Amino acid sequence: MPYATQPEASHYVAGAYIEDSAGDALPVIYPATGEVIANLHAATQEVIDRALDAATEAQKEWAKLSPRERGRVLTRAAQILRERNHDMSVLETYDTGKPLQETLVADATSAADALEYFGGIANGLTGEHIPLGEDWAYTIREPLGVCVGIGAWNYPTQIAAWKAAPALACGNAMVFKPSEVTPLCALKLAEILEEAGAPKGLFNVVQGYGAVGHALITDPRVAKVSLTGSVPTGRKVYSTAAEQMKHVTMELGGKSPLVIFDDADLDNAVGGAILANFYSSGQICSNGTRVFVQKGIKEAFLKRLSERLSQAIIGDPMDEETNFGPMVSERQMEIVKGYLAKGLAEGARLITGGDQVDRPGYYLTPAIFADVTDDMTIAREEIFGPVMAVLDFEEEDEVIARANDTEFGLSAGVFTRDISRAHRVIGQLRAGTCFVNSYNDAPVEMPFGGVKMSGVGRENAKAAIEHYSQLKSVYVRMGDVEAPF
Ligand SMILES: NC(=O)c1ccc[n+]([C@@H]2O[C@H](COP(=O)([O-])OP(=O)(O)OC[C@H]3O[C@@H](n4cnc5c(N)ncnc54)[C@H](O)[C@@H]3O)[C@@H](O)[C@H]2O)c1
Ligand SMILES: CCCCC=O
Repeated sequence: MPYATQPEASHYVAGAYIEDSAGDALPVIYPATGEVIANLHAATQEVIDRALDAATEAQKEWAKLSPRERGRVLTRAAQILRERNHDMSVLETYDTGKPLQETLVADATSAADALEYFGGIANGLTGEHIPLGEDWAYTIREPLGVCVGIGAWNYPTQIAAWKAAPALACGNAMVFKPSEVTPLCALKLAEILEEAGAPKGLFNVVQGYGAVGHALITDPRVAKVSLTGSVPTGRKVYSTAAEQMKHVTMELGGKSPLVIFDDADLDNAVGGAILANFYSSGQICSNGTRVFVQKGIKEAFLKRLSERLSQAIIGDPMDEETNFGPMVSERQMEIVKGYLAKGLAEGARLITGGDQVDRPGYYLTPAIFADVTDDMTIAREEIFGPVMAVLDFEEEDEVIARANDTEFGLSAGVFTRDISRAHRVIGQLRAGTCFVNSYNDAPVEMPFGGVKMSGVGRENAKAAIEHYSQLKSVYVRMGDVEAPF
């Protein structure tokens, strides 16, 4: 391996790498070859205790700093992360298999944006003054304490920073558990935060499977849990957190609609559908995997889409020409193959793709199904792979009702040249993060999150502050107290 993928140890706790080989084995596999590129261990209870103790201690000191001082640490971390973008991106490509062409621009960069954004607004996080005649009240914005972040495997650096940056800006500490599939990048973020001036123990990384996540969220030292993961995991984590009345943010899965009206610019709509289905080999939560195309342009849309798909460069993700990489794991590839088989069995028309590529690693070619109906499994369940389902529609009201007929509500998109229709339709789609004539843009200045089963709370933007802080209200009486007796 030309690049050092084996970290010094599995966990980063209280400012140092630590190991406990009694923990379950956690091998890291490079999805492009199937090779084991690092051997880690899941955290034992002793490691978890050390991380939570370190975070508890560090949080007390961190919260005493002025918000401006906290902000400066985050801003410095953003700068270091940008300087190391290339190395971080290579590591991320080893972790996830995503093409370097993508990781260079859409992961550590987004993490740096988050650190910079929350570093910048830290000193504006104030309470308010409430005049009440002679009396008055004020509010103080306080941190929650120790927050736990639990990550999915598709954007390991970004997910860690989207949680850490607002948490730390508000004066909290964090223990982060990356996905067991992609454990490497969060360790580097921990190193960078400390180099930028964060106290030891403020941001800790512990590795592990679901059991480690469970141990973290049931611990009374923890005030808040932010999960990025699937709906089934979200259900478990949310209900477990509720037992101790912990704060939660749930960033979960989706089956989002992308509605293309027949007046849309065809190439932009096709480009939007590609971004909504095949970036990161289709492994994006907000993907618009139900592509509703108005009947008038259906054939033209499918033709142009197939032409553009033939330009995908599938290959070595470290080659910057490659723009379509492997699935993250053999398991995920087998899940997607199962959905491809279901699509065919239930009568969808496979236009192209869905083949396993004859090379090592977990490669599937991008697949398009046409003539998909609302009741088919591939139109109802999140696949989390490169499988686009194209559904026909005729009328605006019809497509809105069908687009909303899902338990999910993460994202939605509309392509049309009629700007009134664009906003009218978006206004009726039940989704948390929407796009007009675009898809999957996620600037940190814009809140990100879902409704219905897709989640609770929001990441990014000022909205995230509400989920990492709480208000203390103070009533101040200026005169005498009038008691009844
Ligand atoms: N909304 C978003 O922002 C967003 C972003 C990325 C991915 N996702 C979703 O994530 C899913 C894919 O990721 P995944 O396969 O890693 O999801 P997953 O639900 O299998 O795992 C997510 C994380 O939860 C942990 N976990 C599992 N069981 C747990 C338990 N009982 N208690 C605590 N932690 C537990 C896992 O170890 C992992 O770190 C998809 O559904 C995707 O849509 C959502
Ligand atoms: C576009 C950002 C997506 C994060 C979820 O997978």
